[in-house]
Amino acid sequence: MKKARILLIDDEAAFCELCSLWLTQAGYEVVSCGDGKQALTLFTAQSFDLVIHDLSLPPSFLPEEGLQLLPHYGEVPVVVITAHNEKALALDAMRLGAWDFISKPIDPDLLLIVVQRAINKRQLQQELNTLKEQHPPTDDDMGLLGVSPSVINTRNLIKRIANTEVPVLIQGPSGTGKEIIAKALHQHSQRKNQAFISVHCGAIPSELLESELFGYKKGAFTGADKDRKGLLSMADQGTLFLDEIGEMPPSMQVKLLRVLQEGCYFPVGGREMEHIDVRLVSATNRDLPSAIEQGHFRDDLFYRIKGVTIKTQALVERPEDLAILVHSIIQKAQPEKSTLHISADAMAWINQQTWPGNVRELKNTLDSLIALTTGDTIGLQEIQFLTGQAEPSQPQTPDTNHQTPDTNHKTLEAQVTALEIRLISQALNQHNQNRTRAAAQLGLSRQGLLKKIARYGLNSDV
Ligand SMILES: Nc1ncnc2c1ncn2[C@@H]1O[C@H](COP(=O)(O)OP(=O)(O)OP(=O)(O)O)[C@@H](O)[C@H]1O
Repeated sequence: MKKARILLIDDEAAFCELCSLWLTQAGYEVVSCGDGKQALTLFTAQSFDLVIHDLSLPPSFLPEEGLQLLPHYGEVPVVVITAHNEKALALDAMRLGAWDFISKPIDPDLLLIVVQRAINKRQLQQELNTLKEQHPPTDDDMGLLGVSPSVINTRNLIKRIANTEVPVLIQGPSGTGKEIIAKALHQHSQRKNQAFISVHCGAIPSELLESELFGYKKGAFTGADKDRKGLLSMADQGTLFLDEIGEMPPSMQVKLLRVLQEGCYFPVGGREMEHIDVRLVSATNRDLPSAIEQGHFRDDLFYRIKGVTIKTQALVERPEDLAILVHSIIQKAQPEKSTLHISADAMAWINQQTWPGNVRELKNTLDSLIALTTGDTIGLQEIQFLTGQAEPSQPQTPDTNHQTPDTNHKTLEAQVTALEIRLISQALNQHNQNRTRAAAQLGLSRQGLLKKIARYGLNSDV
């Protein structure tokens, strides 16, 4: 692997020599110089991964002049060297974009930790820039982010079939973007200016599903005091998205099949047939052929809805998508705080998880971490708060952030809040985001849990 290159700027030749020796022994390539002008010439002519900068440089030796050099280093992280009592100067440097500071006399072990963290940050930034160059955020992403072959193929397939009338069945684990795919199919079709109606077949009680879908006429049943349009009628000319179709009760499956075959239906209690023209997109996380074998799903309905099948993959099978998803989720959560970022060791922790709840779980976890982050960096400390683990199973590199949470300086209320967020997130993750089961585990009513989720911003949609 290419050695990381460091530009070391300090007017004390003996210090430069010693520091260069420590860094070279640790495997870095070091170029040193003694004044700001020469530093900028070297920086422009060569490429560096890190700048270590003394701010009191000849000819003026005024640190204020050294500060003015900082913006010239662009995205390359700068570690500022300060004297023992120059706290204000260090803070000014950080405000101007310096990544970190270290005070003289310098402890070589601390120096190596600070340097390693800065280089990690640089490498992450470079990886992200490459990803952005290879996959610039365009409409082509369709909101379905990712660089894995599975996501790229899905985007290509959407483009090919969106403008046809072929039914689409999206099959894959929960939280892998099935609804995004359905919306993208609609958005890229000629029906895009008409309605996109989403029906969550598992969430509507079976006795209500028929009237919800077909609508009803006044007097059809007790409480039907006026005509009401159904979801099918609302979807006319547009796209009908039947989410969790595997959960549709068998009696309803027969009725739906008839509508799909004949293109018409009777509203509940109605005598006049209504015609519809919809593009059908269905989704399920069940294996429908097995459900057919077990007698839970009709094979004739399956053949009618399956058309083209799009399969989504669990996040654990496409770890190359994590970086871009994490970046996008952080950006969307804090658009006004563009400096918020994730530390290299926190990213390494994210890479180590299996994410059974897929992108939804990743998003919920990041939202909680963002809520717990007080500075600009989501780090191991926030993860420790969230997971309750004394030491998240990282880092491979030393990290100065990796400390026990400073509970002594937090109010009791803040600590209780952090604990609640952690326990709720754990329960939701454990139950695949099923709130009823998570509430039962926590000894809360579902309503009580929903209130807490809303209060702490632990919502499940990106
Ligand atoms: N590839 C992706 N790019 C960006 N966001 C994604 C991606 N995949 C999923 N998400 C986000 O994850 C969350 C869950 O996605 P979605 O609801 O589409 O999943 P699903 O597969 O339909 O889940 P379920 O089966 O539980 O309904 C949403 O907030 C969505 O925006």
